[in-house]
Amino acid sequence: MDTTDALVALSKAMPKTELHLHIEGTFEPEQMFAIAQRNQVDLKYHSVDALKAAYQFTNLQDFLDLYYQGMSVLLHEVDFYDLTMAYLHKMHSENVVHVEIFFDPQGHLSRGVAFAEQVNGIHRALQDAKQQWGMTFKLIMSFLRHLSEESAFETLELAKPFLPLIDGVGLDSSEVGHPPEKFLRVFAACKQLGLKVTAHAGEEGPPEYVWQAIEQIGVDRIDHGNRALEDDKLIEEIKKRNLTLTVCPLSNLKLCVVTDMTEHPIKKMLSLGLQATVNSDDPAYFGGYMNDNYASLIRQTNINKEELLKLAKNGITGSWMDEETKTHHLNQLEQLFA
Ligand code: HPA
Ligand SMILES: [Zn+2]
Repeated sequence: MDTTDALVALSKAMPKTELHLHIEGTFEPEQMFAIAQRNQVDLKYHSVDALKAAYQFTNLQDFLDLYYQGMSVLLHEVDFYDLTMAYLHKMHSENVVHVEIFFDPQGHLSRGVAFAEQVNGIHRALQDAKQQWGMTFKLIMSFLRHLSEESAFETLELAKPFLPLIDGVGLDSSEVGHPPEKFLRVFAACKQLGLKVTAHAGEEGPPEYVWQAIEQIGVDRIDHGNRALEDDKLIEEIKKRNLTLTVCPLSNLKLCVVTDMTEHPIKKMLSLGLQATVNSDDPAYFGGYMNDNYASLIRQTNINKEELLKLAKNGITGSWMDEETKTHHLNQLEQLFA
């Protein structure tokens, strides 16, 4: 086996975390059609192949248009359960030991699907995975940034009876034109409630949006963060605050955030001392789950064994799991890489 193949094998075997994953982005076309049929909902595309052929994106908005269409077949608690369970089965088979997943309540509330149907279905699957395999989890409710702050506040009100099931809040959807500062007050309210806070920033939006996420929102983590590399002071600030970046290589490629995987900046992030992690974002749409993201990086950016170990460790230290569990997984990693 040459070194690259050996590293890919190691990346498959190592215990992994997923810190940036939209559950609605795990909707595989086959399952989408099955649930559409079960719910008697019409999809715009008439076959799995026709739908897959549409997965050609030139930017984030191209993808989002399809993503919202796809999720429109989710109506009942069992749909959210089945979607989440299918994803968790895959992650278990890939040695993922801990997941922190986003869901987009407003993407479902707008279609008349109650908050309870969504959160109960997703959470029940997460609990079942924990019971069956010991896979730990956090659940993050994400606000849609193309909607108003008022709508985010309404969503927070609806979420209040379910806060014991929710660990954090995020900010996603169309980035440019919707800076973090638009949601200042609602994030402050979330923090008051004891929720962790993260935000997509610097995927397509400028470094200024990453500054706002850090200084105005006070995020615990940054989702993507690619464009932070354009600003040296910002890089220093992220390091000073020890903030983890949840980087998504195949997503970056599919949404043209990078033009080619050989140009992906994750190696540079590591060399600058940034806490980069590897994540899959919307794997059903972007052509790969956790192991595919690692394999793609290993094969095309020449990351070495030391860098691979650092990425895996960052995924553990940057997660919101308890300290004891972190230590356990870090020890496992050290042993595997020794
Ligand atoms: O990658 C993403 N960026 C912004 N919003 C999203 N919603 C799902 N995936 C994404
Ligand atoms: Zn995302």
